[in-house]
Amino acid sequence: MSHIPHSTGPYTVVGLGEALFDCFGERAVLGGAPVNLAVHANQLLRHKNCHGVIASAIGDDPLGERLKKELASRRMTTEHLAVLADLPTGTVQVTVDAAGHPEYEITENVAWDRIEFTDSLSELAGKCSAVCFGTLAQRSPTSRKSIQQFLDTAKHALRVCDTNLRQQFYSAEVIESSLQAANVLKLNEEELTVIGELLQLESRNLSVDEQVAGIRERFDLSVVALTRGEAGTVLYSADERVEGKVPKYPRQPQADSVGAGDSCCAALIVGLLLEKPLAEIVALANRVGAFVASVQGATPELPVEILDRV
Ligand SMILES: Nc1ncnc2c1ncn2[C@@H]1O[C@H](COP(=O)(O)OP(=O)(O)O)[C@@H](O)[C@H]1O
Ligand SMILES: O=C(O)C(=O)C[C@H](O)[C@H](O)COP(=O)(O)O
Repeated sequence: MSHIPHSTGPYTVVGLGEALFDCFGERAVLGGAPVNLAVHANQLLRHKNCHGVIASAIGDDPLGERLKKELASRRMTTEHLAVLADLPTGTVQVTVDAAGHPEYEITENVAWDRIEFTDSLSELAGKCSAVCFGTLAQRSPTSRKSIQQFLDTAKHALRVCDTNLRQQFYSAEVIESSLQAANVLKLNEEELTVIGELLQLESRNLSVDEQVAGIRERFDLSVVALTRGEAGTVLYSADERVEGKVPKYPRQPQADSVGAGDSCCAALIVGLLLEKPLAEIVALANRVGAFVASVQGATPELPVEILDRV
């Protein structure tokens, strides 16, 4: 595939952006798309000399302490989590409908709104194999600038934009610059429509496949992943369109689909780094996403049955 950098490992997969807790009423669980992504990449590549790393900022508070402990308990480094004295650790109120679909209310002015592009982040950008970022953490000018500097420095790496459009925290400008900086894109069908409208792409009478092809060509993307909940993921490259069967996992009580998209994106990154064929990558992405959607929370331990497929 054009533009997908060849690498033999070791692999460092960076989740860049928001680190937070998803709050279901009083119950707070580890979250933030970049955290979920890094945790899943770390699990999936556990035998391949790989590290999932989160680059973000937290507050000097009990939630920040807990976030560090949770990452450490998964044997992940916390060295790229800046601790800020004057802003709290991020939180999101999540409400889940009867089908397990989440709605998010994201707290403003929190630590991840002030991610600085430090020397240590610059060094990480220079050596990482892949970085995944979205639009949410770019809602503040400071974090937006740092994310863009990171991407400029990580020109050799797989640069994956997981769109994650949330509330009012995105704009045509941020979407445009993010897609320009990326070589891989992940989005869902709703986001496809919004992006088409905001970037004024021609979509009248176009099929979903044609709309995706339009975005892929305009931004010279190697791969686009379209996620479709239980209908599964479709991967598009210049010469392939690949989808697969979506496995069924028994839905646990209190299951929610929070994190399904991030875990699916982690599988995509892992598959691309290991240079697997797209058909194998989509099968893994569907399996991981379906499993995460069948349980509560975004970062469950993945079963060995899945890990052994990597
Ligand atoms: N209910 C489900 N049953 C089976 N697979 C699912 C389900 N929800 C999600 N998945 C899998 O996870 C992927 C990502 O989920 P989705 O909710 O579409 O993510 P997002 O909207 O965050 O991108 C889907 O494309 C699919 O492969
Ligand atoms: O960071 C954000 O954007 C959040 O709102 C916090 C959530 O933990 C993730 O967004 C879940 O992401 P999905 O995998 O798309 O369900």
